[in-house]
Amino acid sequence: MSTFAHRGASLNGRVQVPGDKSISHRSLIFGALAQGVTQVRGLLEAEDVLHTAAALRALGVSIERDESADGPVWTIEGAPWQAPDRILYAGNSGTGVRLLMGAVAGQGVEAVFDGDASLRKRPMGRIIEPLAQMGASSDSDDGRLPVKIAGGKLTGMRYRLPKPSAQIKSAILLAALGADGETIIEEPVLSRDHTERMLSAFGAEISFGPLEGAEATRGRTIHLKGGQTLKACDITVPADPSSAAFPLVAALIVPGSEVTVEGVLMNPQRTGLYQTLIEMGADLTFANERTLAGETLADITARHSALKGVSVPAGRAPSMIDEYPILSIAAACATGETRMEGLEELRVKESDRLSAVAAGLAGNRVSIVEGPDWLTVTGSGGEPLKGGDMVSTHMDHRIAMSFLVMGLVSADPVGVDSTEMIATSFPEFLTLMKTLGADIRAER
Ligand SMILES: O=C(O)C1=C[C@@H](OP(=O)(O)O)[C@@H](O)[C@H](O)C1
Ligand SMILES: C=C(OP(=O)(O)O)C(=O)O
Repeated sequence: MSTFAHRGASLNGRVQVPGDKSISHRSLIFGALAQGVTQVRGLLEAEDVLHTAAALRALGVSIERDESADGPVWTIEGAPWQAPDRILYAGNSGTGVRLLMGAVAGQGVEAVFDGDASLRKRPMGRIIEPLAQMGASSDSDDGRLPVKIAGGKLTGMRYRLPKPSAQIKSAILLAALGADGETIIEEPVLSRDHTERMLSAFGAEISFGPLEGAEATRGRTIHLKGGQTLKACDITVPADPSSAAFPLVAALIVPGSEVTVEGVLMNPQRTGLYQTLIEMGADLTFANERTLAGETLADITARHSALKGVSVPAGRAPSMIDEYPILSIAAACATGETRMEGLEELRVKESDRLSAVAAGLAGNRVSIVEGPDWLTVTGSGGEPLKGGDMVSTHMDHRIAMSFLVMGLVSADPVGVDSTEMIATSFPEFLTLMKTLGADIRAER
């Protein structure tokens, strides 16, 4: 069964999208490492995060879910981690497996990690190598899953991040918590900082310093002493800006639409898409700004807009790394050319997203040029797109959601070969889009 999105009425409404995926993984892992009981509200109950919860249970941590008047509450009782009696299976989740590898190394236990066919293709050397420098041993076939990590007596280190990856940074910080001495991470280009914020919230002492020379303006150093005890801390997870992007971009490109998504996380390392859309001329408003657990939230309203092509600098990539597929759909509707640079990391996500996006756009008769780490898209100038193709999602949730949004403005319906993987990050996506008025149907 394939799923098709058809051009139809405008999209209208005020909705909530699920909790932020990055913060959800981390709140479970931090709760599991902390002394005391952590309660989490607004957790993203999607497959990726549920795999992290199951892995933590296998490591000996008690995690319960209860219903309350204001939604589910997850209760985590921190405990010393024990070697699991089974393989820790992370499903499709790079964040889950990489952060857990770092934490397992720091807790001095031994565990084997595995994942689905997509995760087995993704590089794990970027985690195994720094952990080895700290003293953890590992076993893998060419840096791919399955990977065995054996923690032990780890030693703090000074480490320069080879790429702006929050997953690498977080794995090292989680390992560093269990190491002797201080770990200093040099971060030449900033990436999402949820781990750093959560370390402070859970009572760890973490400090930051400047880098030298030209890097002083863009980067920083992170300092964390080993052997610190985390103290339980309740968390309310804000709405995920990476999920909010789909209904909001849909509203920008479908004529007559106005959609509000409530309580979206506005962490500056996550808002690159919104900055880019504003540069493209999007009518986006940010209302009711407030602070929750150290993060800024806002209700974002998108109204149908005449978009224009822009150049998106490589330096912005870390703050919108998961949003390029949906930005490419906005670009296909804009006037003129949009050029996106610094996209090499897209090749090692759930699929090779650069080639999946390029193929999906070309198949739907949008003019594109794909480079090794860049993409240009020539937009339709606000005219309906041609559509008509069945897009190969490569079982990648963000590719599936992006091309379904594309179908809403295409003369011929756009199909996707599978919607199953959407459950890894945004299980409510299809229902939510239909509530807003989208015509999306499963068809034979
Ligand atoms: O730390 C995180 O929660 C994430 C970091 C990013 O990956 P990289 O660290 O590989 O850039 C992002 O793509 C992923 O969806 C979530
Ligand atoms: C890249 C993503 O996730 P992960 O790396 O956790 O698999 C994503 O959600 O787009």
